[in-house]
Amino acid sequence: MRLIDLRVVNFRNLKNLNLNFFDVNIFYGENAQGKTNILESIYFLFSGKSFRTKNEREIIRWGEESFYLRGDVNWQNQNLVLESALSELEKKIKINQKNLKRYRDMVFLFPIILFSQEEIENFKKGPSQRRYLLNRFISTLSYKYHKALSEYYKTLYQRNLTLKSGRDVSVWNSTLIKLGSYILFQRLSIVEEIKSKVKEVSNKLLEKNFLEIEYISTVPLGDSEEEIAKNFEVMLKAKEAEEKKKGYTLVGPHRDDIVLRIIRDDIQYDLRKYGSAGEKKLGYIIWKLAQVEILSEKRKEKPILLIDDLFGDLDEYKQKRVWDGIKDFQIFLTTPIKIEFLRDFPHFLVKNGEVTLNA
Ligand SMILES: Nc1ncnc2c1ncn2[C@@H]1O[C@H](COP(=O)(O)OP(=O)(O)OP(=O)(O)O)[C@@H](O)[C@H]1O
Repeated sequence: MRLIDLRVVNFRNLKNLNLNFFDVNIFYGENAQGKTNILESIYFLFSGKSFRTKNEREIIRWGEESFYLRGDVNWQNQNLVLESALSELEKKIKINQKNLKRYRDMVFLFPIILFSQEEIENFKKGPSQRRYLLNRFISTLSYKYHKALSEYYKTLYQRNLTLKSGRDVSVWNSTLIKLGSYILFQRLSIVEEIKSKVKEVSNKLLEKNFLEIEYISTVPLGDSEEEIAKNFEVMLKAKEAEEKKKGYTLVGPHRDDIVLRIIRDDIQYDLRKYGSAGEKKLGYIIWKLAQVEILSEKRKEKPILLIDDLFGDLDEYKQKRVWDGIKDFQIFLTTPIKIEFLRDFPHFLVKNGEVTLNA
């Protein structure tokens, strides 16, 4: 997949931009000039949402009534025109001038991988954010997973309502177990793949294994979906009385977590609790690079990488190693200062929402 050009109108501090892109696109400039806003606009164009806010109206340029994005995209050997517009009243997403109703499905159509400070913060926050990041990644790999997840959450919502009302929930159990065990099994197999890619990437980058990943489940796990389903049923029974008291569902993939551990001298430490700022960034980058590799192997479409101000935090040796792992993708990278070894690639200077090429 390739983004050929982008028109941006009234998106945050970006008033009116027309940009033509290359394989590598570096946006540099002082703080608060609009570099991340450009990545956010590209992310919105491909996913129909922001990675920074759920309140999408805050994206509309202050004092304006709407924003508009348009991009020419090369996708599965055809040219597509993607458009997004948001006003106080409505949101419209179009592909080749046809309205897209289920824009939530865009995550499956257009593979983009975001590396951002916000994601690192989200990873530190809590299990729900970590589950969200894992779910988002698996959804880009599998439409079936994406659908199952949305069905699971609908069932969960109904089951919780029933629990709160004190009525019998058994009517929801078989659907919850069926969808939940599918989700769990998919998560486990992808986490296994991420683990082995993480080992490869760590060894390439640091000549040693740096990161361990563990999926922590409220349902005892098993080697097959059927086994997980059985365990899920047993757990629901065991928690029946407590669930009635609490009024919500206590077991299932919606309560699980994922833990990243760094390995120092053969001992594992929880990255969130004991990692230095540099180790957290490196751990995050390795975790993402593993996903980039899995996504490119599994999908026909090469993902686009959006990298927000993460490069500068690594020493030059690691920057170059990371670069080797990503240089074959179309890249949009922001940095406050020019990175010496990338000086020959196109640079866009971002100043007060205006963008100048090779300034
Ligand atoms: N709806 C909006 N309308 C106009 N300006 C906005 C809006 N939302 C945010 N901004 C402005 O956009 C600017 C931030 O841009 P952005 O986050 O892209 O900065 P940046 O260049 O990535 O900076 P940094 O290097 O600090 O991350 C800020 O000045 C902010 O006030």
